Amino acid sequence: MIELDGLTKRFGAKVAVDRLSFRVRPGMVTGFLGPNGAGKSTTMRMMLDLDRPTAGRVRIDGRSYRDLAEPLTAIGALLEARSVHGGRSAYHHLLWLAQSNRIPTARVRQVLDVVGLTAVAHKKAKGFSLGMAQRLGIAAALLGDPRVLLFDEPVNGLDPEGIHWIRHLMKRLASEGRTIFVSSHLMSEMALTADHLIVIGQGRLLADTSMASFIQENSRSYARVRSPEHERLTEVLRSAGFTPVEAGGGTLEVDGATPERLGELAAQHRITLHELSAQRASLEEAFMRMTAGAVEYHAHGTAEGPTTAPPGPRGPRWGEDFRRGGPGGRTDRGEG
Ligand SMILES: Nc1ncnc2c1ncn2[C@@H]1O[C@H](COP(=O)(O)OP(=O)(O)OP(=O)(O)O)[C@@H](O)[C@H]1O
Repeated sequence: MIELDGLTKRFGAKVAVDRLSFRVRPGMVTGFLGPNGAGKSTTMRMMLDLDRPTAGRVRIDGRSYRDLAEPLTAIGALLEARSVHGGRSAYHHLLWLAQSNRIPTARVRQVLDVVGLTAVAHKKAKGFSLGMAQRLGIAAALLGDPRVLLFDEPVNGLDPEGIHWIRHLMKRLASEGRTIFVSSHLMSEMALTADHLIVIGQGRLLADTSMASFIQENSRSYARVRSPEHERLTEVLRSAGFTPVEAGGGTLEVDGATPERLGELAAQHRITLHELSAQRASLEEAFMRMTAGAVEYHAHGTAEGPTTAPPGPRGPRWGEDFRRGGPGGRTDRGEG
């Protein structure tokens, strides 16, 4: 378990991390999300005592990092994959780390095997691709068989097979009862990997909730329906109080409608349907909607169009709603 209590970091006038309090629990993968500059890396650095908090504290399984005699056996981390001495081989890089934390030498071969680097164990790290460097960083994180693991952008530079491998590795480590805390900008990957999410914006907690609730609470739900009797269906939907929107290819999107209701309406009017499905937005859409007001670096009107969040549910913007709840933000755990 990782516990943050009022964790704050200022760099001069800049508040990078602002009174963060949350718990990262064992037995699941917890994703750490936030727009660029939100304070994710600074938070992770403070968890590892690489940055000193201005205020507040971090506990790793009940202890502060400084009280850990052999830290690699309590918490493993992948922060900067390239922070390896280029002249050292993968084997020797791991060997000195093992010796510095009184970890048996035999463990070096084991972790090289786990990450698939045995064949290049004696090659110098400076010749490694980014993907190989990521794997070496993961080997270092696993070296002390720690109960807590932090991964900052672990799939950076990995090919699809590597991404698949790290996803399953993280899930396996979590199923062994370990605490897994991972940041990534790849939303589709995060959606497949994390069970729980911590979301921050401008250093503050925006959400501490399960993946399913996060998507449900931050996305619009609607139904898609398609019929060869397009005009008649549109009319029936309108007279039932819905506002169908053309979605191309003869498909209609109907906000706030369930497939059950639309199916019954169509049956009542003996309208044939070729498609009827419930739709939910992706994690990416939910994330963009929630953090729309907390993005520090906006691109305006790129070739792909403006980088605003997709149209949201009616009412106040979700990020604003959460921030109005105060620095503790919103939580479904009754804490934070
Ligand atoms: N050593 C430093 N000195 C001054 N400002 C810093 C320092 N480190 C980070 N910051 C600032 O603190 C804020 C948080 O940065 P941080 O790198 O933690 O964000 P992040 O969420 O990890 O961003 P990204 O997703 O882009 O990696 C940013 O505004 C950054 O410019």
